[in-house]
Amino acid sequence: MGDHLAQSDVRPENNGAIPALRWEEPPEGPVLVLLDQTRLPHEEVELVCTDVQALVGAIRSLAVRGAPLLGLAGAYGVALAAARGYDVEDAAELLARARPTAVNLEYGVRRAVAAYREAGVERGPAAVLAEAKALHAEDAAASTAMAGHGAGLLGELLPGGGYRILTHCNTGALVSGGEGTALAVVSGLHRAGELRRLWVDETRPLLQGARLTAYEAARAGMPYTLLADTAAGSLFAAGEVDVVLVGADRIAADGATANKVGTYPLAVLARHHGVPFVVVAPVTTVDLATPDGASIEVEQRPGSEVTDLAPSPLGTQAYNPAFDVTPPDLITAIVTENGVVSPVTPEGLASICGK
Ligand SMILES: CSC[C@H]1O[C@H](OP(=O)(O)O)[C@H](O)[C@@H]1O
Repeated sequence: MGDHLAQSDVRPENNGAIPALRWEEPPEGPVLVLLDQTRLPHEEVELVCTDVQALVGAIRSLAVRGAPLLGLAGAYGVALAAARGYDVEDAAELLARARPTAVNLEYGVRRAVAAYREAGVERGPAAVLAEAKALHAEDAAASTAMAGHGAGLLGELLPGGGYRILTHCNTGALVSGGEGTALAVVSGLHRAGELRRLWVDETRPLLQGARLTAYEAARAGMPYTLLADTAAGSLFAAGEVDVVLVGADRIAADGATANKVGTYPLAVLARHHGVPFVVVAPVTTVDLATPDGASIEVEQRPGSEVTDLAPSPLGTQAYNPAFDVTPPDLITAIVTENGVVSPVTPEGLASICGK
């Protein structure tokens, strides 16, 4: 990743709360500034992307990650290409293909390119930047709305508050223009004094839970406990989990949901133990053009992400899917900014998407 960015592009640590992504227009030309999530939680380092290749590298290395944020990165990436006079269509192609599973990435790129084409070459750069900023604002508003709908759903499912919530991967402000998706619900409940415990799956192999959710939970002062992914089963068995809240990268038309690998086993455990399993995602994550879970392309990542973590003997082969797919019958509800789908049906999903 470093070879994409000159050292001058890597800013020193910053003590303030820094957004996951922001657009800046210094005298030398517009840039996209990313909080490098591969360096968290111990280093807050910003990457300054001056071209699309650097941004694609940041997406592939997960320096910038998380479905809604990938949508913003895609849209701002097109704006960066337009502002710097690169070929916008080529840039869009590169960005949309950077990671295959999160539908938000191609959605953000497509929306930005459409704005550029409609405005024409002269007004294109300004129009595409305006569209990226509009998507940014929409995502922030979606986070707030999902937090409200999620709190309402839990109030119906589990009256009385004091929730013990298990979550997987990272779904907070680091994946969003706002407070995130599932973790936005948790943050709202915490502020309302209704969060008794947040169980945080470490989420191997890239440890988004141990590194990123723990980082966000600690900054928010939440009562959180980290656990090995394989320890979740014994928590359910001990009756320590009231509800599972997770995010999503792509929700198919039948409600099958792709999310970080390790999500599907949680859904099975939740069903076995009679615990609600809730997906929280904006409608930009729903892909009605993908009919079912079998049609979702699951990103296969380098085996080295697993073997280097171990460390395993040289030459060890590893199976490393970045996501798995949970069937709709194991999902209690899908919470979006437009409301809640429960039970999860094709009709309910189409309706919540306004189709
Ligand atoms: C709600 S977006 C967060 C979503 O994205 C994560 O994947 P990755 O860290 O590989 O970008 C994970 O699936 C989260 O649920």
